Amino acid sequence: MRIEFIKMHGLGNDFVVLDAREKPLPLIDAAVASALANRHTGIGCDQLIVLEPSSAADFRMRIFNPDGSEVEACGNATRAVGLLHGKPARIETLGGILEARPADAGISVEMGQPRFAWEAIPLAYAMDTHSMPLAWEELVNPIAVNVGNPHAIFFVADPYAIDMDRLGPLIENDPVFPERVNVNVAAVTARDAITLRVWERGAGLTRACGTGACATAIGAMKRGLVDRTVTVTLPGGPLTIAWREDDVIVMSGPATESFRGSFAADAFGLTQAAAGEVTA
Ligand SMILES: N[C@@H](CCC[C@H](N)C(=O)O)C(=O)O
Repeated sequence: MRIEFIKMHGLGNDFVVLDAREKPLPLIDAAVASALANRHTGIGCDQLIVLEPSSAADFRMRIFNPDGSEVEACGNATRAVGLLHGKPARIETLGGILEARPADAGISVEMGQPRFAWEAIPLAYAMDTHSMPLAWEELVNPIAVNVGNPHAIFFVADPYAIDMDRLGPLIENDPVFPERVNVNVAAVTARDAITLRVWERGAGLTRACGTGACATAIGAMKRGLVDRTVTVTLPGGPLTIAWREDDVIVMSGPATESFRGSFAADAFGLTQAAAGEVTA
């Protein structure tokens, strides 16, 4: 049995998309997700995205990091599946229901409302999330924001001077973040401009992170560093983030379909045991 996939990206943050909205797929678990995401022995991607039917929205989007962890939100992938859907869509995720629609800048997504309470990030114990009293070498006093998934944002002079390969995993896996954390290092360059790099939970350094751009923009707005609409420039390119008066974050930016292909299901331990029964 062969399974079709669509390779997509948002500013170079790349995805393998499996579309099971019309036809069920064999069970996708952590091991399968990790194998498919492997850039040497699999197809290769920053996140595996599985689309399924939903009783609460137009469809459900499941998000897997290359380490196999299934997570709540993926901003760039939400734009990608919005492009795939081709019309306005309500998308169910573990982080809530999001709305994606075609826009002048590509795809615009309502990413929900940010959360700031220590329990909502989450943190392991009570703490001021506006300026956490913690430091990891030169990275100090982050602001913590949950935008469906957890982010720690450090404002620095030059994000490209930070050794993210060393400090990223140290912070990602610190016990103060019981569900781990996405690590953002950002410089505010104007009232409407931020430069950002992201070490992603379960994925490492990526060329772009949509939820990172949202969390960083909100963090900068909360600290009074930028206005309520800002361009966040990542290594892969820019995203526009607005924080609406109703507290909803709106992210706008490009999404791209790279190519389509298929793979042999049993090459990744996926077999269709019998009609309707699946094993992985
Ligand atoms: N690249 C995504 C974020 C994917 C999930 C993240 N690594 C997490 O574990 O929370 C984005 O564009 O937001």
